[in-house]
Amino acid sequence: MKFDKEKMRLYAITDRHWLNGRSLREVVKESLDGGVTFLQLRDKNSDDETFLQEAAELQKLCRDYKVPLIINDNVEIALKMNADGVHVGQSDMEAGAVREKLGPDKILGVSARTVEQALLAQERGADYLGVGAVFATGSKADAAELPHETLKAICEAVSIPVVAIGGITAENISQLKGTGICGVAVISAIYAQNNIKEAAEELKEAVDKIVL
Ligand SMILES: Cc1ncc(COP(=O)(O)OP(=O)(O)O)c(N)n1
Ligand SMILES: Cc1nc(C(=O)O)sc1CCOP(=O)(O)O
Ligand SMILES: [Mg+2]
Repeated sequence: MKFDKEKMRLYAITDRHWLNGRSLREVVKESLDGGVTFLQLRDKNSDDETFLQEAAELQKLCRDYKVPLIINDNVEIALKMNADGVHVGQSDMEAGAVREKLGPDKILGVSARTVEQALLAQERGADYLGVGAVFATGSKADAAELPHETLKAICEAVSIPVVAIGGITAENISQLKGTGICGVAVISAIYAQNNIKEAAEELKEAVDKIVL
């Protein structure tokens, strides 16, 4: 699927921790029904076979909704299943090497916490940046909080879209107004909620108010 900045508004990231007996497909479908516009499969614990199975199921679903499916960390799996793209952090495979493997048409997302990292990622072929953690988060043990001034400085320095990530909720999202972000990436504000569809709808409404 071709990369479209408009699709970055509500970026949901999966987390099996919140399934409570439901299937990943079921919860992702609810979130897509609620207006999720971009999806990342993030599963640090499953073996490659399970991961591939999950990915194939989500790929079918995402295609029905015309939502890009991004694979966290694992470039080989993304290539094997012909995913729409990959997201890598600063401790994963280097962005330029990922771009070489992916070719020019797949979506490459890179995490950045400084202007320097952001500019380098852009130069090495990133299509978008994930910048955080903009609030305290319980979803990633090693995520450190980042001042909103740094988020704004990164948005001003690069020409590619930036999504904020980390501890974002429908209540605190308004604090990110004016930073220049194109959207928000969330786990718990959608998948830890009792009513996933309603949670996604509420977030989508909140993000539409702050993203131009
Ligand atoms: C959209 C988005 N932004 C940032 C991250 C974090 O990536 P990374 O730093 O590689 O950490 P892990 O997700 O791999 O734990 C992300 N996944 N998505
Ligand atoms: C996957 C991830 N990356 C982060 C970063 O700061 O790079 S924070 C994070 C977890 C986001 O989950 P929640 O929306 O539940 O806070
Ligand atoms: Mg990573």
